[in-house]
Amino acid sequence: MFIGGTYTTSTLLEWTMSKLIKHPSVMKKLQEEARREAGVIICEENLQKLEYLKLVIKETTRLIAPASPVAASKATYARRDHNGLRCIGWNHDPNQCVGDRKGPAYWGESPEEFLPERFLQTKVDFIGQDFELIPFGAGRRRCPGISFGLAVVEVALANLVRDFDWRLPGGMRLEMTECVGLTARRDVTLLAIPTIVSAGQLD
Ligand code: HEM
Repeated sequence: MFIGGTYTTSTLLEWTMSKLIKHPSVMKKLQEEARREAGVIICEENLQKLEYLKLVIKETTRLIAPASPVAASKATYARRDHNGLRCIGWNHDPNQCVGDRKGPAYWGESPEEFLPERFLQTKVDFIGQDFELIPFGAGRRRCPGISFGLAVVEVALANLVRDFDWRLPGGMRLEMTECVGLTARRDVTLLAIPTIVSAGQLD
């Protein structure tokens, strides 16, 4: 459970930061929201106001699915144990067992694009009801740590984007290759330079 809870959350956070650095306009929009709404201490009440932050995290899980290897290994197990009940439609390919995350039938003409706003136009959620997006699995073996994991990522991300601007070290190109181990981690660890934002820039 400790491995399942720490590797998954850190993988999701690292990928979310990578996506944001790769997409400066999304980063800017998120920073504006965090600097306007997050307050001095990012508590539960202020987190509720960070709507764009939640869209950004959801969109990252659509494109990356940090725990797909976990789900894939369990899919095999569940298929054997429960006669395939939990895995209807999926197999234990890490790319498929967490939903049809890039299928144009669900995600329109630009399924590969990092576009958090797409979730403003759909009711699809990622908690296990909509099978096109199940980064936490689905059914009786679904991740029991969803709320905790998301809260950790939301608080950490809100702090990182509210208090710092981010850039890559001079001349570095941001690699976005996945490497499958316990989780779908980045092949190359994210290296980014923070510049602290002065108090005057925060609302
Ligand atoms: C954002 C981070 C997380 C993601 C993306 C994630 C994803 C997943 C996935 C895909 C599964 C397999 C579900 C299935 O086969 O249907 C799983 C299982 C599990 N997760 Fe998470 N998880 C996260 C955070 C956590 C945290 C924080 C904890 C605990 C504090 C946790 C505890 C577990 C446990 C115990 C299982 C096994 C459940 C079972 O076999 O019945 N996870 N997780």
